[in-house]
Amino acid sequence: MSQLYVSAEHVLQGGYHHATLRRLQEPNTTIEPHNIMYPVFLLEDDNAKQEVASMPNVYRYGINELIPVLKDLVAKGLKSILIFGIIETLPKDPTGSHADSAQNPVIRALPRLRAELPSLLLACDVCLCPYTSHGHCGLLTDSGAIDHAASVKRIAEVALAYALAGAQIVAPSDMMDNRIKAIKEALVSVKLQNQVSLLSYSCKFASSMYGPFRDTMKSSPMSGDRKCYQLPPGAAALAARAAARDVAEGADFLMVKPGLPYLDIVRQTKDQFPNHPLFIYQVSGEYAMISRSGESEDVSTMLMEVLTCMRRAGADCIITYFAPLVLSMISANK
Ligand SMILES: NCC(=O)CCC(=O)O
Ligand SMILES: [Zn+2]
Ligand SMILES: [Zn+2]
Repeated sequence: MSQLYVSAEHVLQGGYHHATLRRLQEPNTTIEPHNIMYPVFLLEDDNAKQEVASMPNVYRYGINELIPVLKDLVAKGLKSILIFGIIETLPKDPTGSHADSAQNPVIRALPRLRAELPSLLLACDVCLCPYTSHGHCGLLTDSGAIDHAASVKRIAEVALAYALAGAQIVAPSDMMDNRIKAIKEALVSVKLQNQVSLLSYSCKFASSMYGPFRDTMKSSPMSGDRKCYQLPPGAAALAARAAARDVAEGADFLMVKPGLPYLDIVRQTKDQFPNHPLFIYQVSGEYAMISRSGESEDVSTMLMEVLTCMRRAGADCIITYFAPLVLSMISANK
C-alpha cells in the first residue's frame, strides 16, 4: 500500500502562505508611478475633445482640454506622457511637412506643457505616418519603395524640432534603419544630447494589434503595409540585431512593442542589454481586449496581472492607455 507522504524538502507552500511573503516572492515586479508612461493624442484644434470609438475611455484632446486632465493625473502621481500629434485640417503631403511645422500641435503644445506641468516628463513619438499623404512611416521613392537616406534625414529633422520645442525624450517609432545615429548626431549638433533622451522603438513588430490606434490617428498606409520596416512577428533574431544596432547607435532606452504576446522578446532584450532601461508598449489592440474582458473589477485584476508579468519579463516602464486606472489602483493599495 502506498504511503501518503509529505517530503519535507519539497514543500514550497511554506514560502508564500501570507500576502507579505507573496510580495517577497515577486522581486522587481512592483508597479510604481515611474514604471508607467501615458500615451496621449493631441489634436490640432486646441479646444476639441473627441471620443475614440474603438478605445473605451480614451479621448483625443486639444491642448486646452488636455492640460487640466494632465494636471489632475499629475496630482494622482502621473510621471510621464508620450505625445502623438494628429492633424485634421492641415494638409498631409509626401514629405510630412506638418510633422515639424510651426502649426504642428505637438510643437505648439510643448512649451505650454513644460511651463504648466514642470514635473511631468515629456516624450514625443517621432514618425512621419500621421503627416504623410501616403501614410508610410518614411519617405518613398518614385517607384513607391522606402527612400532610406531621405527618410532618416527627415526623421532626424522632426526629432530635432521636437527636442528644440521642449521634448525631454524623443521616441522614433518609424523603424527606419540608422535613424538612431542620425537623431543622436542632430541632438549633438545643437548641444542637446545631455538634455534629451533617445527612446528607440527598437523591437517594433508588424502587428495586427495596432488597429484601434490607426483609426484614432488616421495613419494607415494608403497602399501597401509596413512589413518592409516593422519586424516579422516570429523574428526573435532580428529583434536582437535591431536592439544591438540601436544600442551601438546611441539609444538611451529600448522598447518592445506590442507587449503581451512578445514577453519572450522583453526577456531576451533585457538579458541582452541589462544596463539599458527597457520599455514595453501595451498597444491599442491589447487595451481593447482587456477593456472588454468583463466587469470593471475583473478588468482591474486582469490588468494588474498583465502589468506584473510585463515587469517580471524585464520591462522597466510600461506605456499604457490604462495609466489613469493604474494610478488610481496604486493609490487605493497604499
Ligand atoms: N507608433 C505608435 C503606435 O504605433 C501605437 C500602436 C498602438 O497603440 O496600437
Ligand atoms: Zn509611423
Ligand atoms: Zn507607430
